[in-house]
Amino acid sequence: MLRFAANLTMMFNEWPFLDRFDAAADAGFEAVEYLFPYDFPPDAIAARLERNHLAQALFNLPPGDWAAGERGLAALSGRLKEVQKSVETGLAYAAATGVKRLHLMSGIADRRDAESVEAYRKAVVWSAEKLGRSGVDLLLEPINARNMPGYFLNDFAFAESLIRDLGLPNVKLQFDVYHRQIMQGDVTMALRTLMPIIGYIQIASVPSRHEPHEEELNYPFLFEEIERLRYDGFIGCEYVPRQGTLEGLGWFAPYAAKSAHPRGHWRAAVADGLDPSREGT
Ligand SMILES: O=C(O)[C@@H](O)C(=O)CO
Ligand SMILES: [Mg+2]
Repeated sequence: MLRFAANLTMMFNEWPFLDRFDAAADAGFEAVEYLFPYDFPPDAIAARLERNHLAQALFNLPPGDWAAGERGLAALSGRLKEVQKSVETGLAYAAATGVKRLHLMSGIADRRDAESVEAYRKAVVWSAEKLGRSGVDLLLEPINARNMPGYFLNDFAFAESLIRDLGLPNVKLQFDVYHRQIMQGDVTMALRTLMPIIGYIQIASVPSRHEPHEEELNYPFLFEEIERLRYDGFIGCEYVPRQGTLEGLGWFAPYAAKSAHPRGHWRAAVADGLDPSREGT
């Protein structure tokens, strides 16, 4: 069965960040992802997850100085100590949220530069080893150059050969269907070939990065394929709603877990004029 995680960086922006957890659960999501949790204390995030019975599917390790244009540090030679510090920070949030996979961003660097390739490899190996001791997977995500010009990890073939070559059991591919379609296409065949090393899948329409039922990709077909390939993780909904988050959730209705959700049940009971405390909720 397919299970979806709402991306709280892009979706539910009608609410302040912490309230997005409540809104996502009320809409029937069982899990959430976002880029970064670091502006909020780990406990505050853990409390929102817990009260909404949400799983934390994924977030990124700290990426360096985002406001100054940094997009990760892993491939930047001379920055390994900062990568190591970022992994420590990520682990503190992982302990609080229970997340089992963290994305290490490579940074803006030239993949033709041997020093950058070496720095990246070292950062991946060190981070994987460290996260592995806590049972956490390290994810590597190829990102297209239109969204992130100059990004080091902008090729699925490079990511695949590195992951296979390292052979570390907790280093996995973050397969963002949106990036794959823009960069290299052939999404179905790529899913089939890469499924053994895929640790996480994300979706959006192409080219506008809106709800998945729009534009050039046939997501009902891809969802069937993902199920057929026995992917059992969450699928991250990393899209910018075209008009409003709730208005755009028609595509998600068949997958929403609203009726099984305790807070959703509580709210439904209140709306029906029942006493929710007598409902055992
Ligand atoms: O696809 C993306 O943009 C994200 O998954 C990410 O982690 C970097 O922005
Ligand atoms: Mg992504």
